[in-house]
Amino acid sequence: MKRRDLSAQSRADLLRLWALFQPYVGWMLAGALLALAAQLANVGLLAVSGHFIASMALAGVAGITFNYFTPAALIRAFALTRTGGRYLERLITHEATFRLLAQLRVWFYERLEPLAPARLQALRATDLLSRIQADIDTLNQLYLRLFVPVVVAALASVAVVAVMAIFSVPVALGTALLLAAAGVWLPRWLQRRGAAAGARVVQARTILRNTVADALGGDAELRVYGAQARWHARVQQQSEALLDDQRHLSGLSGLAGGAVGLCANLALWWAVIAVAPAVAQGTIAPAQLAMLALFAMAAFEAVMPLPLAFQMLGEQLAAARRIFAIVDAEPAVGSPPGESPTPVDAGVVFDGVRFRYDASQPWVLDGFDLTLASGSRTALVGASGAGKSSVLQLLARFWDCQEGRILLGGHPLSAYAPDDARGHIAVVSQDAYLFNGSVLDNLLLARPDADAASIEAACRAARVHEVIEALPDGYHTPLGEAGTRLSGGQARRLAIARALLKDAPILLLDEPTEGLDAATAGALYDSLASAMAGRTVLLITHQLGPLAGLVDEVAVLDAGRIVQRGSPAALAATDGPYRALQDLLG
Ligand SMILES: Nc1ncnc2c1ncn2[C@@H]1O[C@H](COP(=O)(O)OP(=O)(O)OP(=O)(O)O)[C@@H](O)[C@H]1O
Repeated sequence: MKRRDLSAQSRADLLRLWALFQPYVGWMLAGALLALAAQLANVGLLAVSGHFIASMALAGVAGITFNYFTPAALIRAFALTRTGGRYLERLITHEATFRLLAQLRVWFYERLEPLAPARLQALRATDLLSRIQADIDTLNQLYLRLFVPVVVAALASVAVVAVMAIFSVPVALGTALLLAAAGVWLPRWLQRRGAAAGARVVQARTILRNTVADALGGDAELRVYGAQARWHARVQQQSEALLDDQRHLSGLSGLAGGAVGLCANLALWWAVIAVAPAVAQGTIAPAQLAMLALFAMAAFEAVMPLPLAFQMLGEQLAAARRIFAIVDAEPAVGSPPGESPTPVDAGVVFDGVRFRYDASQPWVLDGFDLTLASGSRTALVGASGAGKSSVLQLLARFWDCQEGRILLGGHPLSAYAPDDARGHIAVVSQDAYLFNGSVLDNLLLARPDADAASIEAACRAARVHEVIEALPDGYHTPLGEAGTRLSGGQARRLAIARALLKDAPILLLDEPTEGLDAATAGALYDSLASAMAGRTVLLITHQLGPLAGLVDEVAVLDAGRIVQRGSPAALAATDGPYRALQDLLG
């Protein structure tokens, strides 16, 4: 029962893959047909050569003349077809492979993108990378290693057996049986034996890649804590587990190669044994014996790749399932069918919002109400884990709330397509990512068509223009991986400039000064003040000191709801949650 379910699943996965390959069916068939032509030419070449050599020898022994023009011409024709066919086949199949690969990668990335970040948080970057690269590569092999060999083997076997039957039905029947054993039974046996190990190999490769990535990324920590030897042992253990399965698979493929060779030799001997009496009786010419024997043996070259192809099917199906598991995930936020509404202003309303990341977890926001009037500046404060960043996650439509409603510009947030909602929002966070490009590349991310004047204006407002000018290549200076060329404060100011360049009416600031020393944070507040002007601002911070001059209102969040609101001065003067928080945060 279990096995039947498994193969039904495999068939469904294969059909799904086939549907993906549809646009390239023409290329794929052309490649397979050229491979078939080369294969048949090879069989023909061996058979005619056998016939030719035997005839020549016999003619020499008997001292009779022999017309060697026809077989010699045939041999030349087969040899040319085989060489030309193989060349063209490689050309076409590789072209088809590259096209498929490009299409599969784009197809996967298009489906991946709407899942970020909510549905991808459980997956590590290395795991995703290995799905994009190694799993897609493995899938792509399906065409070269499975589709082409199966088509070639099936058609070549039928053709060879049919031609053979013209000369000797018993030889044709025996060869057909042995071809079926080598091309059908053996691959199926191998597929069953290799399926589990194949799936484990895909899994083990990812685990090993993650461990090595951790070892490289956390090298300093491993050294400081003297954990290198333990980590090394873990890499070794995972590597050995992978090798065990790979060894098992190579053992199977070696066995299969030997078994196909054995079938080919049995076919040759069967041809000799079956035809020898007819040769003795004079009903079949002796040269035809050599031709049939070599013909039978050569036919097995077509089925030679099949056992390995089916053995690899386990690996390929495991890769397909890993890809489909991501592709089939529902995005955390739905896209409404029609056009997104036009906001009437830059106001935001949270009304009775309840939200949690997972149904098994407690509510993160529980009856959360907050109104941000258009153009107002509000700080959201609260203890660590109170749910402040989750408010921003909802507003940026990375997640949807389960109960209550959120309005953006007078319309429900859920009526906006996620990208359209984000179009009205700029975000500066403590971990704003800087890409491994130039300063300019990082700025243009916010507005690709921005002109030099507006770029400079945004950088001046964020107090980062002078810093950039002092870099060796100014705005064209490469920033290095994750912006390593800049200090924490400079990187944060560049992120503010990027947000300013976007020129969105709503600005979300998630702990923009976190991790900076007091002097740098103070300078950054100057940049922030200009970024805030004329916008609806929601600032999340643990630093309550500078709030007085920066925002109109402070909202205190505790256990998922607002417990106090008021101007910074009024709250500081009242005995309540804000004062308690001041004491807590120092
Ligand atoms: N992506 C996530 N998946 C599951 N749970 C999450 C996720 N992000 C946050 N949480 C949980 O939601 C709760 C609120 O987290 P949130 O980051 O919103 O708090 P915060 O007030 O911003 O905290 P901090 O001040 O420490 O940044 C925490 O219990 C946290 O563990």
